[in-house]
Amino acid sequence: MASPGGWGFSVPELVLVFSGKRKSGKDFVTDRIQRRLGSEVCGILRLSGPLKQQYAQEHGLDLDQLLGSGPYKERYRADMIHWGETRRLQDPGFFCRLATRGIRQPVWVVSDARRLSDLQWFRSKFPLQTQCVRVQSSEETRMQRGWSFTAGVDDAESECGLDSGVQFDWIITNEGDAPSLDEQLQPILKLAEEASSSSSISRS
Ligand SMILES: Nc1ncnc2c1ncn2[C@@H]1O[C@H](COP(=O)(O)OP(=O)(O)O)[C@@H](O)[C@H]1O
Ligand SMILES: C[C@@](O)(CCOP(=O)(O)OP(=O)(O)O)CC(=O)O
Repeated sequence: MASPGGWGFSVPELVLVFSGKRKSGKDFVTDRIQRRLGSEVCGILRLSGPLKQQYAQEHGLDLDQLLGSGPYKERYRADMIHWGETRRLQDPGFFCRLATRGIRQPVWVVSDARRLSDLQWFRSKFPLQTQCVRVQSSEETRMQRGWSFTAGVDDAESECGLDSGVQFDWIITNEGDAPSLDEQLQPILKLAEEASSSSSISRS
């Protein structure tokens, strides 16, 4: 790993910034990447982590339930989006900075980018290391996973901010009839393995 970055993290060798619609499988895919690489090599960063923590604290809510995938989070989602947007307007890198604190692994996987400002923050801090990955699934598949259209959420920037204007480095199709995830993830895993081995060489 390279030398400390000065804001509580070490400089990463590779930053994979994931985005995708609700229930496209961002958590599923990023968890699989971490399992393949191991948690010593790969750290998962959730931009929504510090957002939920702060929101729960200010509103006297149950953080564990906001972090879970049940109906509690959905009850507060629209208001959390609005609350987070107010914070981002004042400081677009606010949640990115908090999410990167204390991350020590050489490969970072950001599981939930939603806005151009999220991508811009990582690209500007780590221009050589950042790669953007889109996870996509059909609406039919997302519905089978429990998604249904919610006005104020699915038509808001939180879900649509990266629908256009982004050149993704990788697109993963997370569907039953697509090539297997392992096959699609292979080049990304290879890149991550190369990055982490160069970090262990630079450490030794
Ligand atoms: N390839 C897959 N095979 C089986 N289940 C999947 C797959 N992708 C996603 N899922 C399931 O679909 C649901 C939504 O996936 P999740 O990763 O939480 O989506 P997101 O983080 O994009 O909202 C979860 O229950 C997850 O386990
Ligand atoms: C207010 C949010 O941060 C809530 C995100 O929660 P999750 O990241 O848990 O969401 P999904 O994986 O899509 O279900 C969205 C935002 O606009 O920042």
